[in-house]
Amino acid sequence: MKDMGEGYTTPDGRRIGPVLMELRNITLRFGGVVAIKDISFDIREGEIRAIIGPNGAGKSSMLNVISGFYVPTEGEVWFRGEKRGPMKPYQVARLGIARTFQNIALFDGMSVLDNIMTGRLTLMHAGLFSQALWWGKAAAEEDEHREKVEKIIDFLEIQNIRKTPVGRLPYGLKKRVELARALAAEPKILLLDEPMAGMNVEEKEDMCRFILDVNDEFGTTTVLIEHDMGVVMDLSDRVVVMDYGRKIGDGPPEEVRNNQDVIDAYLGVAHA
Ligand SMILES: Nc1ncnc2c1ncn2[C@@H]1O[C@H](COP(=O)(O)OP(=O)(O)OP(=O)(O)O)[C@@H](O)[C@H]1O
Repeated sequence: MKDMGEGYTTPDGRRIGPVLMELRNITLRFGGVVAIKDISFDIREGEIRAIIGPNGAGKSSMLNVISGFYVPTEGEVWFRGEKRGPMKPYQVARLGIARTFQNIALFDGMSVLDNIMTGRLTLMHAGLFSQALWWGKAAAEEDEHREKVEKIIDFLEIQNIRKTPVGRLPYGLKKRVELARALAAEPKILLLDEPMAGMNVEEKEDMCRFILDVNDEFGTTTVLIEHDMGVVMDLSDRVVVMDYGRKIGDGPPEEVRNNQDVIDAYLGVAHA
């Protein structure tokens, strides 16, 4: 693929910037299982990057490497021009990488608003002790957090359910609340693990629109795993295709769609 240097403008007028994260020769082993085998690719600022592949291909493992949750067995991760070393959980949390999960991970008994507020925890400066001493300052900070959260609530059109306990919501709305919580962290990279899984057609269309709108409005760099090929083709700027832990394709959707290795992997053709 041709070098895109400092970035480029997409046919629909969105600006894609320089490389934000680079994964170099990543291998990840779990005992004898090789989940990722010598994979390299990059993620550019502002782009929607999909990772696709059959079951067990290593997609979730790759998402966990990107988030910093897994340290690769071999290879290097470069983020914003710096090589990333092993990190403590709090350092991972402060990297500016937020995610949603394959199985929704929200607090069912808490309201939509409070769930979304938890997304800002790593951005909150006033701890309990300082709150006791500087309650005025802490209150001002809380107002600021609420304002940001309210903006996201408006943007994702969930004003009417902001006080509702999450446990009472239908599936599609829960997924939208999960997206809202991830956005509340103002992430540098947003990771979405199968954001449309289990949704009906209408819910999928809504989610697609929100992911695109979020990217447009906030310029959020987004990496997503998705099984629905139609969704991937509609949403992504570039696609990495994995199979048996290897990378078998990487490029714009129309390019990978015509890649014979990718077609074979999806049709289940045996490997030599
Ligand atoms: N924590 C783990 N311990 C041991 N093996 C693991 C672990 N996580 C993943 N694996 C193995 O690594 C391989 C890749 O799994 P991974 O979940 O990353 O694939 P995937 O493409 O996300 O699959 P799916 O589409 O089914 O979610 C599989 O063989 C899996 O069994």
